[in-house]
Amino acid sequence: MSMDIKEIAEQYGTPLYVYDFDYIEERYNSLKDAFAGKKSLINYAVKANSNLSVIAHLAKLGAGADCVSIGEVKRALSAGVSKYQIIFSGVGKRDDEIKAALEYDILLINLESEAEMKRVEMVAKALGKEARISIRVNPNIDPQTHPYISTGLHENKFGVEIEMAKRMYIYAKKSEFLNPVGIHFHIGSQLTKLEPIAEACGIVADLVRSLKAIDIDIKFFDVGGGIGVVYDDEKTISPQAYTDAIFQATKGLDVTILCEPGRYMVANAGVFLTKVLYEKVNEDKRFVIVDGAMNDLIRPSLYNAYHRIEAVAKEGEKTPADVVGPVCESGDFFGKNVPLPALEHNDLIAVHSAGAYGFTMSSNYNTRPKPAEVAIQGDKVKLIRKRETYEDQVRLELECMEESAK
Ligand SMILES: Cc1ncc(COP(=O)(O)O)c(C=O)c1O
Ligand SMILES: N[C@@H](CCCC[NH3+])C(=O)O
Repeated sequence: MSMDIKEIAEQYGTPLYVYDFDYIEERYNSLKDAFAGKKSLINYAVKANSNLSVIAHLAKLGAGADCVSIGEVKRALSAGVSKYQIIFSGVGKRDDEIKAALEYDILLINLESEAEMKRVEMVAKALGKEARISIRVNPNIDPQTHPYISTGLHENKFGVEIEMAKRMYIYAKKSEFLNPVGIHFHIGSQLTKLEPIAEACGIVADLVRSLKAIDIDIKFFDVGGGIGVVYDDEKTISPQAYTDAIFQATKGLDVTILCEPGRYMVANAGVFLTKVLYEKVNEDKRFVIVDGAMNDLIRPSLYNAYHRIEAVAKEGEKTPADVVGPVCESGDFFGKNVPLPALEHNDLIAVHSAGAYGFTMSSNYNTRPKPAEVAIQGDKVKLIRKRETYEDQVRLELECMEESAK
């Protein structure tokens, strides 16, 4: 790299997201290699990091896209993902989104309820098209992850039970406007144990076999996303162990395996850079107040998620500090009791593993502009999203205010 992290922070300002594109490429290739010799498609889960340059980088490597809104579908298309490598999931698709997905002719619309199936059929009929669909099965398996990011239990809103899925396939097979070609499950995110995935694969593969027996031929077997990454010192799933479990469960089935990794591709490619504004001590509590905040990276506040935090190029004896932002919430923190050396105004702090669900979950709370995003590739450093301005934030309100004041 031609510039070090401090120079990047100087040039582009803070708070700032920096992504290592070479690392993303390595991650993509490691998973692709683990699928070697099998029909497979890696559909990057765009929600993890939907910057157009990130999607385009993965698309160039051959990745497809897993999308959960028509906005994400549009991002994937503008970033160069082939329409036949795009799938559209989500529990609540609107008619206009279904219509657009059908008009774009993407690979699959993934259904999450019987009511939604009827809606897709109706929209397809109105367009005189046949919708290629898959059905998201909820295998009722505990993925052993954070309850907010667990999705494969019946108590979660996602997918349909096995018996309902069967009924839906039978209905879809008879419909002139539905073509049931895929099956899907996704039991949760940040999965560090293989067993729940292997078990879900087995349950869903059995369903595929029983559908085949009634002449419903599933071509796409989608195992969702969820591969966990190392934030701290967790042991997680290796790509080969992951694909071996999938191959084992789907033995004898002539299917293309789809998977939808998000976090796996980008979490550890990203670092969030923020500068120290002030230090203060209340009673015995040390606070390091930085220029980034929960609106930029909400995972610690929302899930109490751990992100490794370090002071860049700063030595000295370390004492525990809460690293907090300027937002008006006690929940506005990046880390608690983080061992940090003595710090001064403008010292740089790096919050690691911030490439997934960082920028995409950011907001303008407290009228804070969204941070800029930068990519490092080989010896190049490039700006991939400009820092938002105050004008960007009020653009959609200003005219309305002036109009309504008349
Ligand atoms: C349907 C679906 N696919 C893929 C993903 C991506 O998950 P992850 O980032 O854990 O790989 C998610 C998010 O959990 C999801 O809901
Ligand atoms: N946004 C969550 C994960 C949810 C995954 C989307 N289904 C996170 O930051 O960990």
